[in-house]
Amino acid sequence: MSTRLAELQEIGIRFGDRQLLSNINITLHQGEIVTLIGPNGSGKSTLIRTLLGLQEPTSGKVIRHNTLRIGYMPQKLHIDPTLPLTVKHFLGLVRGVNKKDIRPTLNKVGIPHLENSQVHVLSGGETQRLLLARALLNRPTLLVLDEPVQGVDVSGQVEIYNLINTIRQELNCGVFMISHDLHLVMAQTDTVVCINQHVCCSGSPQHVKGHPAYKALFGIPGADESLAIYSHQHDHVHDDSGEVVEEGHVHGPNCNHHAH
Ligand SMILES: Nc1ncnc2c1ncn2[C@@H]1O[C@H](COP(=O)(O)OP(=O)(O)OP(=O)(O)O)[C@@H](O)[C@H]1O
Repeated sequence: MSTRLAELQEIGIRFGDRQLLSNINITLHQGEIVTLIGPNGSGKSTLIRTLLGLQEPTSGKVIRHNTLRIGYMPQKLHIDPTLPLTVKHFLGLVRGVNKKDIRPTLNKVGIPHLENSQVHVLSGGETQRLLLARALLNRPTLLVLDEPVQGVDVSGQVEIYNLINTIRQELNCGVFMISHDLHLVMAQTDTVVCINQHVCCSGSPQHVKGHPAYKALFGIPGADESLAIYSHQHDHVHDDSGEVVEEGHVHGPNCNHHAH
């Protein structure tokens, strides 16, 4: 078994009266890609914020092993578009960065030619690569990626997932990422964790693909796999705010609350 980097143990998150997450158990290992999927508002970003130490869990704990060094890629680049800032200078702002690492890192993510470009003129795919480069400059043992292909067209998404996989192999780092596209992600992940308040199912893509909970959540009867799109047909009951109503959820063989 490879080195453990971090563990989310029985994490519960409550905001006011709303129980957003319950009993989430996920272990992140060196060299392993774990992909978090779930409907909008199910708490994926909140769970990542909890791992990063930005959100205090209401219950449970986060164990960060001393091997853990996180490189975090946020959903979006938050920079004033009127601010003149080149790619090189943007990456030079990373705390503790060795400036000599900037060019090889841009090479690694496939945008060495953009070193002197202004960050706000980059395309969606180029911006995601820049954010990935920034995360890599921390020399992470764990890359944490919040929707790494946002704003990227489908062929660009495949390229970025391939790139993440290549980086994982080169650095032997762990990867923990959120994705909305099950089909694209499944080819480039070791473990899928599907959450909707709790862990609905988790395991290898092959295991999850055949899991009744996965099929109930995302399966389209009769659809060819290549046409699989994000579809959420689940067995929970939600109130108007989208929150899972406990009484409406019948625990059954599809549940895997303690998985992974
Ligand atoms: N600090 C907070 N206080 C109250 N509610 C919050 C707080 N942070 C997040 N929420 C709520 O928790 C819910 C989950 O948000 P989160 O961003 O984690 O979901 P998500 O699964 O990442 O969604 P998406 O797929 O749309 O990005 C949202 O309804 C959000 O408004």
